[in-house]
Amino acid sequence: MDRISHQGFEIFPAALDRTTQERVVADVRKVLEQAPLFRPRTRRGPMSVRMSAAGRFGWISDTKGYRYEETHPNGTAWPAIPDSIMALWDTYADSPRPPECCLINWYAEDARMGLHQDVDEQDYDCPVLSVSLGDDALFRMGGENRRDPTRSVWLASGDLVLLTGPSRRAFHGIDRLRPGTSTLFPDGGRLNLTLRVVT
Ligand SMILES: O=C(O)CCC(=O)C(=O)O
Ligand SMILES: [Fe+2]
Repeated sequence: MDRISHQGFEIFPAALDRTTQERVVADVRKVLEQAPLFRPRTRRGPMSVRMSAAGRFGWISDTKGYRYEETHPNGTAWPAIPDSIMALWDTYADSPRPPECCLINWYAEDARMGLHQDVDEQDYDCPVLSVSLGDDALFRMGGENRRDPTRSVWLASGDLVLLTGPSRRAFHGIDRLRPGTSTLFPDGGRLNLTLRVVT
């Protein structure tokens, strides 16, 4: 399979064919019936991305700060991670442990995610696997220091990114979407799933 590497970021272009993408989206819709999307808040105000999760843990951010929680803000346990998504971890993650969180990020066409590190997990020997579905997104990849040089790539529907080795704690973010580049969602937008071991 094709792969692009940048400072440890491993990108698998077009890893998921259309049928697999549709199956994953259908499974995510079922998760969202149990655990609806919500808009996390940070000290700087509401995020533009809406979120939910599956698995033992979900990532929460509110006025008390950010953390992993075993329940949705509505008080119920998170649904299990669907098998179609677990299968991607088994194929691509090369991890000693199974994922404990599938974070669900929904980007409307003007949403973005600022440059950040994924450092709320305890075991950095386990990678983060990210699945892109829907409209193209400009993904910025840096190093372990915020000021390190960055490089950007457009992620398309069906692409996977693995944050492993030197990229596990590297800065990354989504600068913008390119609306209208995918027909996976009739009204546009982008779904991103990130699978992580939390404990
Ligand atoms: O949307 C993406 O591709 C990246 C998401 C991300 O970095 C995160 O959820 O921590
Ligand atoms: Fe991240």
